[in-house]
Amino acid sequence: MKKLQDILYKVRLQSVNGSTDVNVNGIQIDSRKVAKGDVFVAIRGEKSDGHAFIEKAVELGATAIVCETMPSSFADGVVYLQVNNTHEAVAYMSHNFFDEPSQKIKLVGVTGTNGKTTIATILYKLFTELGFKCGLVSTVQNQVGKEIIPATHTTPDAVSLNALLHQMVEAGCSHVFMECSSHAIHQHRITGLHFTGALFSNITHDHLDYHKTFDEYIRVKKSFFDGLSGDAFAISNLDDKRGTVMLQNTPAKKYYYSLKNIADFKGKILENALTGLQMTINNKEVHFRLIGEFNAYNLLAIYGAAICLGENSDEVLRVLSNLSSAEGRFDYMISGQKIIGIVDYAHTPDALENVLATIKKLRKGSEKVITVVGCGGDRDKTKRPIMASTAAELSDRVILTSDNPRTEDPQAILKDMEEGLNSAARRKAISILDRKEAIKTAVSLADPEDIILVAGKGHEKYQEINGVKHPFDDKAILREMFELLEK
Ligand SMILES: CC(=O)N[C@H]1[C@@H](OP(=O)(O)OP(=O)(O)OC[C@H]2O[C@@H](n3ccc(=O)[nH]c3=O)[C@H](O)[C@@H]2O)O[C@H](CO)[C@@H](O)[C@@H]1O[C@H](C)C(=O)N[C@@H](C)C(=O)N[C@H](CCC(=O)O)C(=O)O
Ligand SMILES: Nc1ncnc2c1ncn2[C@@H]1O[C@H](COP(=O)(O)OP(=O)(O)OP(=O)(O)O)[C@@H](O)[C@H]1O
Ligand SMILES: N[C@H](CCC[C@H](N)C(=O)O)C(=O)O
Ligand SMILES: [Mg+2]
Repeated sequence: MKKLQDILYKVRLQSVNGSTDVNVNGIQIDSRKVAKGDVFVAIRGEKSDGHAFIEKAVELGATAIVCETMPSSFADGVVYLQVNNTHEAVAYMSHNFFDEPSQKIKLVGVTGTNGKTTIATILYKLFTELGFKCGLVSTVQNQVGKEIIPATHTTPDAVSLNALLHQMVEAGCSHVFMECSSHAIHQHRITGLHFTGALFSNITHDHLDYHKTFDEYIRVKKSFFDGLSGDAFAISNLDDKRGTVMLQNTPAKKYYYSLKNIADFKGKILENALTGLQMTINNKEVHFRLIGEFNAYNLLAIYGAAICLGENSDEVLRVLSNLSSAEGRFDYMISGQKIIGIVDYAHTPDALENVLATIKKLRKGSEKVITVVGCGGDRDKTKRPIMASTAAELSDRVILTSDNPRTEDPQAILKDMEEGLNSAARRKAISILDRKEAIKTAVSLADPEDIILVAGKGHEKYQEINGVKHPFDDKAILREMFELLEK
């Protein structure tokens, strides 16, 4: 329990109705979760406006309301605080309520279109192996030391996030590695947190449904670096077109990694094979179990962060060379008939292109590449035709299928994808709506040594249709189809 007046540090109050000398049990942004003694913060969202639920929150026992527009009447015994931006206010209040957890840990944030989960997860594994108790906040799962806490978002809302960081502090974690999605930055989910360091992977086409323009998407990601403190480190990808712009205005100490230019953390690929990457990092030669050029970039970002966090470079490279990637990222298996199956979370045009380019480079001869791919519903529609054409261009056969249709008609999503196919691509492509059937068909089309890529869902264990998550696991289904071949 805390006093309301004690959790308002940094909150820009416009007006107050009532006394802030009251006890607060918890903070809620969803009226349906309000319990007696809570503060309810009204947020204007994409779908609804939290201000419409202020009365409901009061009925459920809220002792304080934080809003952008004061209601026309006030309930007795309830304090009303008006602020300019409730998204920002709830972030500061949550940080204060949970005793400023980010000040008590080394918090490293990772942003970029692709690679966040890979980088954050491997940093978590690396620092755990180096002997530290660590926290992880990621798309796949959150972790407090070895304890796994299911993730609902890539970056949780400010209240849940600060509660989670508090739990990490209580459990004795010294380092926390966290993905910072562009939605989270834009919605102030990470506002008020003190970052020891921040990493940028890359920025390519995604989420234009939400950010509207690519420039706005860049601006949002950059604002994360602009907001760092002077004692933090910021590490960026020099080979990405926006790599330097990202750090242009940051007060943090700047570092760059690169495969192509002179940089603080300079890598060179010596060999890129299915068995892993042989490369040099700052002139030290190491073999890694991760596959593909894009993972060479991820490894450089990870190495850079470890050095900035004060670890010994030989020790870091020794541990890093034994680590595997995050679940569902270039996850591969081989059937009894020697067909190679790869499950990968590529759900953007750039990720798909990188994964397929990597597969092409790994081929020894004329093996066919068969890609199964779909696009998510209620998300950026403009990436659909591009993903279909990329898949067709870089594969011998393509099976377009369903991903998470969410509230959209899956057939309409398929149609959007098909529009990206030119006549040559159409000859390589078939559409099979049922994802399990699509995977089965890919397996039936494959000969020994051929490579099947199942893209888009990676670690996901469900298919979301109309608000219901039906059990679905690309890896399990691919394995099942491989086993059927043996019978
Ligand atoms: C588009 C988006 O980001 N939406 C997020 C946003 O919800 P919203 O603004 O749409 O909320 P809303 O439904 O309009 O409601 C507004 C407010 O009214 C409240 N409310 C609503 C109903 C009610 O009865 N009572 C009530 O109080 C809601 O709790 C909310 O506070 O804020 C919510 C609380 O933080 C999030 O759960 C929600 O994530 C939705 C579920 C989502 O799908 N988000 C995805 C796009 C997302 O965030 N993805 C990124 C990763 C993207 C990447 O790959 O990079 C992530 O970080 O996970
Ligand atoms: N550095 C990289 N550059 C380009 N593509 C990458 C990179 N790292 C991974 N990928 C590709 O992107 C996919 C997603 O990777 P990852 O899950 O690490 O990204 P993410 O940024 O966490 O994604 P999300 O936005 O969904 O959280 C991988 O499965 C791989 O295909
Ligand atoms: N974090 C990503 C996940 C995309 C995964 C893909 N399977 C889909 O459903 O589109 C997003 O919210 O856009
Ligand atoms: Mg992620």
